[in-house]
Amino acid sequence: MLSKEIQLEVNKGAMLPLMEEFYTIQGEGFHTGTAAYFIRIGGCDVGCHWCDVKESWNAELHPPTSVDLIVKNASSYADTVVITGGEPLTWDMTLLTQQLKDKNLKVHIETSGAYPLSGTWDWICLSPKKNKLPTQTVYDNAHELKVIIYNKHDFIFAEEQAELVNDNAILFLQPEWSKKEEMTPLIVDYVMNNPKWRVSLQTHKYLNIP
Ligand SMILES: C[S@@+](CC[C@H](N)C(=O)[O-])C[C@H]1O[C@@H](n2cnc3c(N)ncnc32)[C@H](O)[C@@H]1O
Ligand SMILES: Nc1nc2[nH]cc(C(=O)O)c2c(=O)[nH]1
Ligand code: SF4
Ligand SMILES: [Mg+2]
Repeated sequence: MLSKEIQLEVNKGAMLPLMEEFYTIQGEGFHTGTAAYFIRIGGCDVGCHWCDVKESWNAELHPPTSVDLIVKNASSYADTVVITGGEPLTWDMTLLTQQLKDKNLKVHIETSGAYPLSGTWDWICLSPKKNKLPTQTVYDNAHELKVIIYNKHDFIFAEEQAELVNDNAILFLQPEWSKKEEMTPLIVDYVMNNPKWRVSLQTHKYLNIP
């Protein structure tokens, strides 16, 4: 249990359960191949059975860390910071994103959209999940839609989500990692037949980097 004081700071978004921070190459989606500092915030109740960071789910396992300290660490690396998790929109992102922007950093988010949008973002990657659908604010503001393909039904889900996201969002299909041998060829065919979609791969896993 957190002390009352710390719980209040977390509620305000002045402290966040920090799981890890690392400087790497964005592996997925529109900004694939570009250097970025990743900040992974713990806490997620969406429950994707194939999630590749299940250790992030329980926020209590990750120490509440002041936004001041998180920003101080981030500002000495690349000019782009990616906030991920866990599900970052579990928390109020207002203070974190404002302070990162005050340091002239570009601020990106990886989100399932399961909670309403908070914070100021240069790039929003929405990866919707069937078990907890995105909120309208995230559909309206997403810059890219990245749907994970675990089975054939996920192509239908992807088309449904493309109808709901704003018209400017760039559309990606990304194979679920454990099903990539089976699903990647289907994605390739699908994109050739439906060229409004693009292929996204988890390139950092092929490169053996974080
Ligand atoms: C771990 S999630 C954290 C951010 C947020 N909770 C979300 O789901 O967007 C980061 C990205 O990894 C994707 N992802 C997670 N597990 C994956 C897997 N096994 N294969 C492919 N992509 C995966 C998610 O869909 C999301 O786009
Ligand atoms: N290199 C790298 N790129 C990523 N893009 C999204 C990631 C995430 O876990 O949110 C991720 C990640 O974990 N590593
Ligand atoms: S929403 Fe993101 S962090 Fe949460 S379980 Fe799904 S992939 Fe993992
Ligand atoms: Mg990842």
